[in-house]
Parts: sequence; C-alpha cells; structure tokens
Amino acid sequence: MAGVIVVGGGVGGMVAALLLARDGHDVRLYERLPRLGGKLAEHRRDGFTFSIGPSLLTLPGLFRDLGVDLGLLELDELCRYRFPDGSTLPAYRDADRTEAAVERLTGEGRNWRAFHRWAEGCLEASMRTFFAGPLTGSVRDLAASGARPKDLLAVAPGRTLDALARRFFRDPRLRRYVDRYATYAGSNPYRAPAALGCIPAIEHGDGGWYVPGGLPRLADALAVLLDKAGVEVRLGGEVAAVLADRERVRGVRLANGETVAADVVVVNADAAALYGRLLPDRARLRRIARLGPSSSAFLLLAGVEGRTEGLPHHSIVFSADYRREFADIFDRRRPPEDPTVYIGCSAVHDPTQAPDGAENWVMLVNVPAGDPSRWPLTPRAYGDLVLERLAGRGHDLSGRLRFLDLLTPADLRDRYGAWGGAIYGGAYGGPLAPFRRPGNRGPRRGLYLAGGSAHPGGGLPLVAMGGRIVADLVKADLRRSRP
Ligand SMILES: Cc1cc2nc3c(=O)[nH]c(=O)nc-3n(C[C@H](O)[C@H](O)[C@H](O)COP(=O)(O)OP(=O)(O)OC[C@H]3O[C@@H](n4cnc5c(N)ncnc54)[C@H](O)[C@@H]3O)c2cc1C
Repeated sequence: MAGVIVVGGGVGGMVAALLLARDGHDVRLYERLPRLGGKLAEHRRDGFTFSIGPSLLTLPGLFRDLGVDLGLLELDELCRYRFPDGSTLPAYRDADRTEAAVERLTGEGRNWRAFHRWAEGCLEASMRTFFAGPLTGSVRDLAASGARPKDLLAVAPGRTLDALARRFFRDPRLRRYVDRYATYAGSNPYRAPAALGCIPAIEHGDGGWYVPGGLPRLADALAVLLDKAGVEVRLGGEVAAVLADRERVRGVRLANGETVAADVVVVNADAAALYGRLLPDRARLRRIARLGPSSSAFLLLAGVEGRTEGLPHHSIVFSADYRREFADIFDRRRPPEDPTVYIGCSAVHDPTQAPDGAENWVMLVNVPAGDPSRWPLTPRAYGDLVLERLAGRGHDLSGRLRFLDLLTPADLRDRYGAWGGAIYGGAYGGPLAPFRRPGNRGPRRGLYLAGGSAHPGGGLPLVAMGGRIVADLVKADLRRSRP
C-alpha cells in the first residue's frame, strides 16, 4: 500500500483518487477551495442557479462505470445554431434527423452523413490509441499505443479543423458548425488539428446529457464515492510545493507550512502551476508556453424575467466573421469585437434552476486568457456589447434582466489557479499539438499529472479518462518497483 497525495479536487483528481483508493492505497486529496469539483461549479443568486463550468455532459458511461448513479436527462436537441443570415440549424441526438435538418437548410445532407462517418472513424481510432493510454511527452507514445498507419490516416494528420470542414462542406454555415468544435478544446479552428472533428461523433453516438439539479451534482456524487472509498479530503488545503529529490517525489508542503510525506503525488492542478511554482522546471514551463494558452471565457449570468418561447437548452449565435473572431482571440489577444455567443438555459428542462416564470441564462463568449485589465474596454462595457449584439440577432433581453453577473478570465485564474484563466491549459495550435501537451508522468519517479492541462486534455470525459490513465500508470509503476 502506497501513500498517495492528490493535489486538486477537480474531476480528474477525484477520479484518480477514487481509483487509487479502491486499489487499496492510502489516499489524501488536498483542495485549496472550500469545495470539490474545480471548474465543475455553479453560481447562485436570488433563486437562480447558473452553471459556470460545464453545461453539457458527454460519454456519461465513464462516470457510470465508477459507480456514479444519477438520473441523467438525455437531450433530444443537442444544440441550435443561429447563423448571421438569421437561419438556424438544430443538431439532434439522432443522426438521421440532423442529416434531414442539414438537407433542408443547405441541400448538403449527404455531405453531413459523409462527415459524420469520417468523425466516427476518427473517434474509433483515437479511442483505441490516443485516449487509451498515457503520453509521456513524445510522439513515440503513439507507436507504443499500437496505432496502425490506418489509425493515423483516420485522424487526417496535417489537416486543420477548418480544412476538414472545407473538404466536406460547400456551405459556409456548415463549415462554421464544424469549426466550432475547436472551442471544445479552447483552440483556433484555423490551426487546430482536424481530429477535433471527432467530437460530433461522440454527441450523436452516445448523446448529450444534462444532470438534473445542474452538472455540479456530478462532483457531489464523486465526493460521496471518495468518502466511501476512504479518501481523506482536506478542503481549504492549498499545496505550496511538491517535495522531491533528484530521483523521486517525497511529498508536499502545504501553504500553512505543514509537510506531508508520500510515495506518489498526483497533480490535478494546472501543469503550468506545477512547473511554474510547485516544482519549478523552466524547460517544461517553456514547452507549455510554446503551445500558448487555450482560450478563456467571459460569462454573463443573467436572471431573466419571463419565459422565452421555443428557447432550447443550448444554442450558439454565430458572429458574422468567424476568422476575424479567432484572430481577435489568438493573435490580437482581445475579446472579439463581434463575438459568437453560447446561450445555455437549464431552466428549459429543470424548474429547480430558476424561480417560477423566469430563466437562468448563461451566455459564454470565448476570449483570450490573460488579464482583462488589458482589454480595450471594461468587462461591464464588453458585457453591454455582447447583449447589444445578441439583441440584433433575435435575443433581446432589454427590459427582462433582473440582474447580470459577470465572470472574467481573472476569475477563472484566481479560483482554479488556471494559467491566465485558460480553460484547457495549452491550446491545440498545430497538427502535433496534442503530442506536445504535458504528459501524465512527471519528471521525478512517483509524480503524475491528471487534469485538463495534461494528456489527454480537458472537458469532463477527457479528464475522467486522464484520471483513469494516471491511476493505471501508478498501479503499474508500483508493481514494477516492488522487490
Ligand atoms: C466556462 C466553462 C465551460 C465549460 N464547458 C464544458 C462543457 O460543456 N462540457 C465539458 O465536458 N467540459 C466543459 N468545461 C471544461 C471542464 O470544466 C474542465 O475541463 C474540467 O472540469 C477540468 O477538470 P480538471 O480535472 O482539470 O480540474 P480543474 O477543474 O481544473 O480543478 C483543479 C483543482 O485544483 C485545485 N488546485 C489548484 N492548485 C492547487 C493547489 N496548489 N493546492 C490544492 N488545490 C489546488 C483548484 O482549486 C481546482 O479545484 C468547461 C469549463 C469552463 C470553465
């Protein structure tokens, strides 16, 4: 039995802690916030509840397999897209219905079916190789994963996501629909690898889900399992340093000065925080810096009076010029002048989320990571701009706002210790970027990384996979090191 410390109680940290405790190890989890869940969080005000992290759950089987038992709601309409010309495209759970909707809007139903088949193939190859095992920081890992040349071809290596969209679709609206999947990894579709195009195969294959009571109930359910498995959770327990000699990890030092010894340390905190502060390592930090940060989020949380006829649970209102929008975010490093806005309203399906006769609108805009004090306009003024743009695109909230709360990249940075507020650590800025992200093994024996800034990446399903990959690595390494 090894002494294991997990630094951070985000979903990846909780999954790793749970699996290692179930394997018989003595696991302690330190979380600096007064609650578990990390970015899987909510904001409450005046009877309204807002998810300020994930709003859509995919691959729920990853959590069911751990013993999470929540009555999930499967969404029939996954998302409704509104384009600058005012036309809309609903994406349904059912692929046939989506194909028919695409056909009605653009006459490209067959192209959508071909794209969907490609996405399924890409997903199947990625699940068997890239997502299945650890990454230690080298493309050689792929060879070790048993990937065949056919698998490599299935992910369209060398192509960007936008180039993939152009290969399948003539209509610019459909290209935008594909490009948008880059934002699931906080990245720029004009640079991100085509492999991100596998995401719709997850949504149409396995569905998009809502957790009644709000997605953070998933963190509550994991917390109950941690308790049952005997994990000692210390909330408000900030780790100030990972202790290690040249060979191996020795434990951690807490912010209150206490030191705790351990054989294994799993870091769920951001990789940039690990190599920047907890166990400084300039070379590794430089490698992360070269990726550039993923995007961050600007959130408008609105208590809205009245009910909106026909409002779906999830919708996207596209900007007029997507390329310019991403140049604003990743090159000019300013919040987009004309933003695409995600609108989430869980009150559509869940009356616990807003008072009677009202709606809880979460409006999310992709913005650059970094301090908003450098923005050309204040967050409040930018919030007004977002509302104005939405009003011009069929969503006028004037006269209906009970209140409007804002969250900026500075909030993400300060709450979760995320690099400049970047949601996913480094961005996927080129075809090899997935292999250049931090691996799961740290530079000392007994040190591991699990979380959205490390392999295989961010988003609830991927961090759950990462937690499992790390637990398996720890078990295998401990077995090997036994005399
Ligand atoms: C606005 C937004 C929308 C999103 N939408 C979706 C979505 O719809 N679907 C989806 O699947 N995903 C979505 N995500 C992404 C998803 O939330 C994250 O990828 C995932 O929750 C990250 O989990 P993690 O394991 O990396 O841990 P994190 O959530 O990053 O948590 C890390 C934890 O470590 C703690 N910590 C940091 N430093 C220390 C320290 N020194 N000592 C102790 N504790 C420390 C932090 O306080 C934090 O609790 C969204 C995220 C955001 C912010």
